[in-house]
Amino acid sequence: MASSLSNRRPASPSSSSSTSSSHLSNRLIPRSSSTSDSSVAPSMTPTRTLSDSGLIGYGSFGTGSPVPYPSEELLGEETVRDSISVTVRFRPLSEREYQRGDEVAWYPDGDTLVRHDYNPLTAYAFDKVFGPQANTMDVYDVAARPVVKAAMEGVNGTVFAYGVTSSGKTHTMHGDQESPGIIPLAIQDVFSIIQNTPGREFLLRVSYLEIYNEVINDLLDPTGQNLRVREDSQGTYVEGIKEEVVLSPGHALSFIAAGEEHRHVGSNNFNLMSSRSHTLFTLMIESSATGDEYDGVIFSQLNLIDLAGSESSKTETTGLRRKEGSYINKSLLTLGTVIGKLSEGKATHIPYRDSKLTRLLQSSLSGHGHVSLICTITPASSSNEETHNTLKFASRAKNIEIYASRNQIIDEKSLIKKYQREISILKLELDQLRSGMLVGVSHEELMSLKQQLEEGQVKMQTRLEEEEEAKAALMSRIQKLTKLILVSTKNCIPGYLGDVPHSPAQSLCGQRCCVMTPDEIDLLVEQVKILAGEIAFSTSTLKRLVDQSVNDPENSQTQIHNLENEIQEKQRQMRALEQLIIESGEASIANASLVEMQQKVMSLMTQCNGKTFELEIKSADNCILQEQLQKKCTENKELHEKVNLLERRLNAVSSDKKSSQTCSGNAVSGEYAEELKRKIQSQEFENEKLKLEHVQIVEENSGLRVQNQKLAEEASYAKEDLAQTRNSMNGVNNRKNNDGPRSGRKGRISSGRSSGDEFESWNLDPEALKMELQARKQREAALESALADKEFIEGEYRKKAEEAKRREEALENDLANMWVLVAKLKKDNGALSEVNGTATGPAREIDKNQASMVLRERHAPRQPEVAVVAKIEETPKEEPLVARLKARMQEMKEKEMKSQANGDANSHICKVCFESPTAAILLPCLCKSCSLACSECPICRTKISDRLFAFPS
Ligand SMILES: Nc1ncnc2c1ncn2[C@@H]1O[C@H](COP(=O)(O)OP(=O)(O)OP(=O)(O)O)[C@@H](O)[C@H]1O
Repeated sequence: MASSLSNRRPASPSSSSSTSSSHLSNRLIPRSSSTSDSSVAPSMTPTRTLSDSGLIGYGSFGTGSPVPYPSEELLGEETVRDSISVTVRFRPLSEREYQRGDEVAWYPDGDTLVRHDYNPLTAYAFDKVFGPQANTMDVYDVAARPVVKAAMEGVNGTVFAYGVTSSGKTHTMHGDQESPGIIPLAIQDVFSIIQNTPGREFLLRVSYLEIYNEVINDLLDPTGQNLRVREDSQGTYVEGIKEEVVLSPGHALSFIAAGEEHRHVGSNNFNLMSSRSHTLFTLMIESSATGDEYDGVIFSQLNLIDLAGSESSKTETTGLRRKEGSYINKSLLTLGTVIGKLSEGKATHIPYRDSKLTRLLQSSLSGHGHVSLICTITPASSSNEETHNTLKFASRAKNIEIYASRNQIIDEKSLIKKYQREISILKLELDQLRSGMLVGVSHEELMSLKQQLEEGQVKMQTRLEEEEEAKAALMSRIQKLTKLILVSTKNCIPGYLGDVPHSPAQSLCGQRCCVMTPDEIDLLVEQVKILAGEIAFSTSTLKRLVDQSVNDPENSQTQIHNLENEIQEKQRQMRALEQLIIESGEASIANASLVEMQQKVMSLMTQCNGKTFELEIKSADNCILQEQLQKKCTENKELHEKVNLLERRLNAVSSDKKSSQTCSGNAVSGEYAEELKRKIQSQEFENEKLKLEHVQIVEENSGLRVQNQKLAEEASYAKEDLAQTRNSMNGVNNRKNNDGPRSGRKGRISSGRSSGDEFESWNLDPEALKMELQARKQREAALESALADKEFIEGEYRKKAEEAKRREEALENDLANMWVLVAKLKKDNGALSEVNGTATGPAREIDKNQASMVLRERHAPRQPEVAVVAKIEETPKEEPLVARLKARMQEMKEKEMKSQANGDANSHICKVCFESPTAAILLPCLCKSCSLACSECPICRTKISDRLFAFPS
């Protein structure tokens, strides 16, 4: 199955220079051996070896040599079996990381190893590791050039940069004016390969898209939003994506520049210009041998991908940025899972459909073309963990095998073929038209026609014009189509911009200007257009540099200067070419026949229309610029007014000062003025400082607020975790308790099994297991400390409960004593009644008092009892207690009466538990023969001694 990203198939015959993909029939003959189910990984044999030191090693660079062209081996059934090429690129520590006190945590150890600085046993081996000093050209030579070369020979290729945010992906893929990235270098390379491949024709198309928040947007066509991924027998493709035919490196770069304008970027605390979307730049290459060598058309795709960076919890984001970050992380996680599954080499289900990114990369990742992964990393210790994860991802990717093979179109319906056919038909028509004109019209007739024309016979004039128009239209169509097909211009006419003459007087062929053919002139016009595109691209870069120059004025100044020079040079070349065109036009006019002149006029008219259009656009731009200028002027004026006002104030202050100094003399006045000036300046300085401080405080404040919010969130997560773990622990404990001594073992076994399941779900990656184990240990420690806290609190509560129990006991004791007293009182009262008959009113009162007195005397040493009695007498608070006692007494009395009725004499009750309903049992006796009743209370097992009291019978 052939690989594809956007529209992986050759363009439709109906496509023009700017095309949109549609659902096409299968025109590719895939040479690769592929699985029928695209979501099933091909069986592979991982080549990874793990040494004792934990070093993961691989064989030599696995991209393999580029497929030779023409290669019998490839055009046959054979495919090249290889693995993904993995390159690591370190970036230097950034200024920010230095200031934060970051240290180097990972470093390149030689050409192929990345080693951990804190734990030197941890190291990873890759095809190639580039240190911070390496430039992008070095990276290109190793990681991309072979893929580009193979793509030009018909083998699909994908190069992508992966890494955490701010690790240098965009720097590597796009680069800047000083150091162009992989994409511009690949484009240059593609055109130089075309130059160096005589005998082949190429047709190049580009598309550029982004995946933003899981939505595919066309960066070349702002109206192409939320495009859909489709699948057909050839794989996945993006429906309706715009494709542009490109004619030169500048032309292609101008599309990228235009696309970049629409790409989503934003700032986070790691990167001011962080990519918020994944971008896929695709170059579709069609080529065929010319003339008799024709052997069919080969089609291939080159995908150059700049992924958005994964964001850790350290990336401070809010609102939209957080949402973007979670989409980015999710898709990268899916990419990691897909890579992980593919690297296992088992024929399992691969979740390509879980994200748009993996869906689009499906064909590439499933091994039908060269894949080169460039992992960008920062050595900083603060990104230690993230870097480690990137390295693990890269290691896994290294295990994926690929089966690169050349695609070939045999039904000859490719766009290039279609153009070629159209050209020959049109040429034929043109010939017929020419011969018709010459054969069908005799000289006399022509003369008479001319005469008639001169006499103003409109009819003939119209016919002639129509004929000419048709011819011109055919000519221009042929030229247009010819121009779209790129051929090596070596040893032909100088077709590339490097050959542009340095003075208008110098012709393309290095001589004084001579008459050029219309094709040559058209080529020049095309070059002028390309130069215009490049100038536009450079101007937009210049604009961006000017914006950035605020942060890095020194560096930017040189870049700006270079860019300005470049733009000037290109403008000069453009003028030279225009001059050449004009001169050639003039020369040709001098030699031209009437027909040719008319042709010339027509083409000039067309050019004129084009120019008029350009002029209109430029004047519209001009209007906008003028408006902006006007606005700036107004602002400037306002600023001037402010300056004047301030100056006036300053003068006023100086004159004040002068007048006050008249007394102390002129010399002093000068000093005073200076002093005042200094004061004003220092005041202004102070003001500025304060303003800056204010801004900083506001920023810090908002930062703290964000951190606060995050901490709160983390706390809530931690609480949830703790609750879950507690629940699970409770579950385990319950099981232990329920199952008895054996259940503990069972519990452990079952928990071991469940974690084993989890291990299985991590694909038994020892590193991942170790990490997870560590995380679990940390969680356990946190839980243990939480448990200790809880135990401490429980201890406190227990103490309090014991205290309360003691107090309760004391109270009960007191209550029991009360009972004794009450019984005593009752007894005394009974005795008195016997002596005095029925005492009533005051007599009872006296009795009570006497009873109290007796009690006090009898229980003098037992202070608490006295205190309780006193309390009962004095405090109304104790009334409920008294009421309770009374009620209890009543109850006892009834029971006593009952027991007496049953013949039970000498009933007793336990003093400790007499209040409980069960304690209401009257103990049968106090005799020595009954061991139980005589020794302890059957309910609370309290010793009898003084805790039992008897009810008087
Ligand atoms: N190899 C390098 N040498 C020097 N500077 C670098 C290098 N790589 C990256 N940088 C600088 O680091 C900063 C961040 O780089 P870049 O924007 O490329 O990161 P990124 O990985 O694309 O981030 P994001 O994922 O957030 O888009 C830029 O200022 C860039 O110039």
